[in-house]
Amino acid sequence: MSTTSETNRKAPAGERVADWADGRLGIYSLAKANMRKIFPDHWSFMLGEIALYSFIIIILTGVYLTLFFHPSMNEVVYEGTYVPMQGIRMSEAYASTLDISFDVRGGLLIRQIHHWAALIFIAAMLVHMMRVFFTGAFRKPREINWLFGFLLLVLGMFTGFTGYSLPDDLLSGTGVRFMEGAVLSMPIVGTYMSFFLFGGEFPGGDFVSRFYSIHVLLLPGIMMGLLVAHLILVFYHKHTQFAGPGRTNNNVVGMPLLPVYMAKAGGFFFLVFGIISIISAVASINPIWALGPYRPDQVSTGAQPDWYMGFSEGLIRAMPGWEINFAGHTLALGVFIPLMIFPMILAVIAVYPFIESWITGDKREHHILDRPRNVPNRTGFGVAWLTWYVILLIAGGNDLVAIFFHMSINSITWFARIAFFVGPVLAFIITKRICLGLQRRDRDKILHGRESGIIKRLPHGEFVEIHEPLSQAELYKLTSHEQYKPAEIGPTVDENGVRRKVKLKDKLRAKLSKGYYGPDSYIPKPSVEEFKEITGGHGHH
Ligand code: HEM
Ligand code: HEM
Repeated sequence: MSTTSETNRKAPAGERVADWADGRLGIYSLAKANMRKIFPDHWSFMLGEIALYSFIIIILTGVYLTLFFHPSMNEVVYEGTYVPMQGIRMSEAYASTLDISFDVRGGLLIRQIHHWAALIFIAAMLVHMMRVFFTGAFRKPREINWLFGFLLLVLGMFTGFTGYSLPDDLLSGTGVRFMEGAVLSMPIVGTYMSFFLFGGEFPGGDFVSRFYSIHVLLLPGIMMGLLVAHLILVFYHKHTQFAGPGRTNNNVVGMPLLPVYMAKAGGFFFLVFGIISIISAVASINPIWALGPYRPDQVSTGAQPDWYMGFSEGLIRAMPGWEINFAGHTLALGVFIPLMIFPMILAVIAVYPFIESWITGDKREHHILDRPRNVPNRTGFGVAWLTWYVILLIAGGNDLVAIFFHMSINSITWFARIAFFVGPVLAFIITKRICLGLQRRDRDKILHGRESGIIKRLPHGEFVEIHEPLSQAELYKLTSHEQYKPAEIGPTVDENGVRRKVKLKDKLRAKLSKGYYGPDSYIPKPSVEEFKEITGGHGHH
């Protein structure tokens, strides 16, 4: 009978596997809710993906390296295939990194991929962070995710530092010595901290094994947890989108996760992997055999940290070597002050979302992104921060700049000292002006259309340029943003004419808010009347 044959019919294999898994994991409802999740499209949303894929590549290659790397400072005599080092005493860590480079199959390539991926990972994070910053994607409800991201950036920098300290060659040893100097500069606790960290007098016999567990377990473990939380929150909040027709603060317009986004993301992973592999195959990075093993009585004058740590080096190089000697103790301000400024420069950007929402008093949710030009103060602030960062990078590489451009290293150091204070201010002012200029151009475009480049001669001899009207979609894009009003203190006298006491905090906030959203910070959007008057309601001249 038909009913019996229908009950006996076996479901397709895929369905049975899905059924089996659903019965145990309850994934059906999870998948149903998320497989068709919509992601908006924009090239800048790929930056977070580059960070994600390079992190995966780092983990894959890192696991391979752990198979051959010996995190030990026991002394051995090198007997590997790299002839110039044969017979030299060195730590097991260094010897095993030489082995990875010369004797392990594919070892050098994997080392280089690990290192290049680390450089690209942190660069991608920084650019991704700037994308989020300049578009205001950190606003409510994404402030916590901004903080998660920020922690990822800082932990990534330290994971990189502990990583390139592992091979125990002269370069990495010089970097660790630099760090020890910074720790020692801390008043009162510095010496104890250094002894604690290195298990005795520097360099001791422990730091490679300690850095190793921090590098392969502790920091990546925390980062993994943060990353999962970061991505869950991206899912939960839904991705932001740029303004456009049909896009509102209450919807998301884009492609579904499955199959479109997954296919794109999968392909993009291999693209990132491929490009990093090509770079690693052709561009040498950290050739640890060039300088030999680390010896505390030697320093490499050519020592440069990886780029993301360069700004800490810059702080120290730019700072005058001040010292205070008191009762037999030395306070090395030349190192201690930069050590204090280092976290501050990072923290300034970390807490920005909270400062902005306090100044503007804006507690609403935002899912539509800002165009950076429409928020000139924020954009100016971001460029000022970046300028700071770049000036310190230049200061950190002052020797390289001096050699390359045949300049005096003292002039570069003085340039960095002055630019440290002046550069960000100039950057802020210039960026703000550019943003206002772009806003003015947008206003012109709305009212007069786009310049077509076609010059027409009128019957009476006059030449005019034809302006093409913008499409409705473009008009919407250029006008949909809100021009905020500054947060006001409100009336200072109540209905009975009695003066109200205004807190200093509120006064400060009103002042800052006026600076932020006041008349100097935007070019008014054309009103509907203006638009109709100029275009005759048809959108053209
Ligand atoms: C391990 C490092 C990181 C990874 C793998 C990562 C990954 C991602 C991905 C894949 C997205 C969605 C796509 C996109 O908008 O690009 C995203 C969004 C986001 N990320 Fe990250 N991120 C990292 C670090 C950071 C950092 C350093 C920050 C900022 C300090 C940050 C803040 C955010 C925010 C606020 C969003 C939501 C953006 C929106 O909806 O427009 N992330 N992240
Ligand atoms: C954000 C994560 C990470 C970053 C930024 C990072 C970065 C680095 C860097 C720059 C080096 C120096 C490479 C060289 O030129 O020799 C290194 C070494 C190393 N890393 Fe990582 N790494 C990360 C995660 C991991 C993980 C998860 C593992 C293991 C599971 C790992 C295992 C190793 C090992 C064994 C070495 C020493 C071998 C060598 O120097 O070639 N790393 N890491």
